[in-house]
Amino acid sequence: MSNFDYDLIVIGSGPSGESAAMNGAKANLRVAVVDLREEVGGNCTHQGTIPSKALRHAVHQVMRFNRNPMFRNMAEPKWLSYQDVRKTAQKVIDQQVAMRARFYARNNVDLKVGEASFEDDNTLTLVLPDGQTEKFRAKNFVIATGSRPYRPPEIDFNHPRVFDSDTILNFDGTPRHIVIYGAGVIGCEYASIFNGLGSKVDLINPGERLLAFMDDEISDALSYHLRGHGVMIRHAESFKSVEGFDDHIILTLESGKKIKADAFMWANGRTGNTDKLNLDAIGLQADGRGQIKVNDHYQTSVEHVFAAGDVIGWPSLASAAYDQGRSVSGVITNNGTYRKINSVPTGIYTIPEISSIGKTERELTEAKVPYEIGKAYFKDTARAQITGEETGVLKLLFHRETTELLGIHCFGDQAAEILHIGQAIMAQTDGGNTIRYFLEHTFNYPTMAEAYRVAALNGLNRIF
Ligand SMILES: Cc1cc2nc3c(=O)[nH]c(=O)nc-3n(C[C@H](O)[C@H](O)[C@H](O)COP(=O)(O)OP(=O)(O)OC[C@H]3O[C@@H](n4cnc5c(N)ncnc54)[C@H](O)[C@@H]3O)c2cc1C
Ligand SMILES: NC(=O)c1ccc[n+]([C@@H]2O[C@H](COP(=O)([O-])OP(=O)(O)OC[C@H]3O[C@@H](n4cnc5c(N)ncnc54)[C@H](O)[C@@H]3O)[C@@H](O)[C@H]2O)c1
Repeated sequence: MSNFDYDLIVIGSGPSGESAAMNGAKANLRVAVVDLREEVGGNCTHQGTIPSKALRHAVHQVMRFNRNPMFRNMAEPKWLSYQDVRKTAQKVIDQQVAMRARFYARNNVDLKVGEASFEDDNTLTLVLPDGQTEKFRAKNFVIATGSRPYRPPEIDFNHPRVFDSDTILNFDGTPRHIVIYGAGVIGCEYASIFNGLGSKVDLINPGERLLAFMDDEISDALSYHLRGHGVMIRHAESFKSVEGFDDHIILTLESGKKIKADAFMWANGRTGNTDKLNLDAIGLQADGRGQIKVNDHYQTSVEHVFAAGDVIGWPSLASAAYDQGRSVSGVITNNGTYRKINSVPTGIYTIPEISSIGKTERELTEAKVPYEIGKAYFKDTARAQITGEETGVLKLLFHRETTELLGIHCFGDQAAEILHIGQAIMAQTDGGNTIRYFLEHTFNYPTMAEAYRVAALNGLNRIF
């Protein structure tokens, strides 16, 4: 050991890096985490999950206030500027950074700031903020460098009205009209945020439907509600060019359409952060999207170099990154904490929210699985009537012979939380995973969990 400074160096302090480091430290490894940023938390905390969810929450609160008849009788509608909501996001970021920095200190994990690259199999060079370099030797490495927005070379991202999901956080006005190209998760979430702020939003989708990986009915519901709130969605359109002017931008689509707006946001794809790592020095190569291939144990083709999080591709979620990071050091320390991650829920924070796990109707039909559907509309539950959050549906897909739960799809307020009740049942073995659970156990009332009982009854009534 003596010729190594550390047992483990983790490159990147996002969710996967943090949990790899913590789990390693708990197993008594000497661990260091390096990051380009002076503050820990990764892109997740500074540019991705946390700021977008905090923005979305602030906007959602204003929307609720403005449509609540009780407040409407007392006060004028209120509007927040984008700067106001950004301030609330910054507060959450600061809290997260402080909390995460304490974790590292308490667990004796060394934090180093600088850009990391490999010099040889066991040596990492750090270029420090002042330009000096330092070298550290370690027995094992975890590449947890995450991802960044993919930037097509033909778009001038230096133009002050042209943004991606990182730079949109620096926007210092509230756009009257924004056009978002890319209707994946990021595009749809930011369409909801700007729509909620009162901006006119054009959402340009290169695909045929929004979030095509979701259950069709849920994707349709999202389109319907975004349109209902005034978002202009255009499907099956391809980007041709965007021109930036002093006071507007013009987006031209391959179909010949032109859209003039105050701002343009590119939200189409991400690239793994591998280009600065000098992977050649250790005989590793990233693919065309900057991603690194790993085996089931998060091991690259170099035995002592592991990778986790966005840099390995699917599912590219903070939720999974935490589990992947813990699993990586579970492999390194062999301390029983390795887990193969194969089922991940989707939580999409549009307004309204979407969440799902398991199979979609289309997948079950293609696989010729005899399934049935049980549904509960939020408007029919007492809790939703009380809260006023009546838009939404919980949809259970289950095997019509065994009543085994095969898929859960939820659209509406708190969908990402509601889903976890069904997820827990779905994970049961030895016959425990059936929708009968929802009829054989009493749930608090009134709660949104009641929707499971209503949906189970609705589904079982279809079976003859
Ligand atoms: C707008 C947006 C919203 C999102 N919302 C959600 C959500 O609601 N739920 C969810 O689960 N996921 C969400 N995600 C995805 C989530 O943020 C990512 O999956 C997660 O951040 C990946 O974590 P990671 O550990 O791979 O590293 P990251 O969080 O990407 O962090 C990597 C770190 O590595 C550092 N680094 C990179 N290269 C080097 C180098 N050479 N040397 C030193 N340091 C380096 C970077 O500075 C960075 O701090 C969202 C993403 C975006 C962009
Ligand atoms: N609530 C959430 O869970 C949440 C929210 C926002 C983002 N995210 C994560 O961020 C990821 C990115 O979202 P998105 O909406 O930007 O895009 P996306 O992953 O939905 O992809 C959009 C399109 O870009 C293409 N693409 C992806 N990477 C590319 C690259 N490097 N070069 C060229 N084309 C590329 C894809 O094939 C796809 O057609 C999501 O996959 C998701 O994992 C999650």
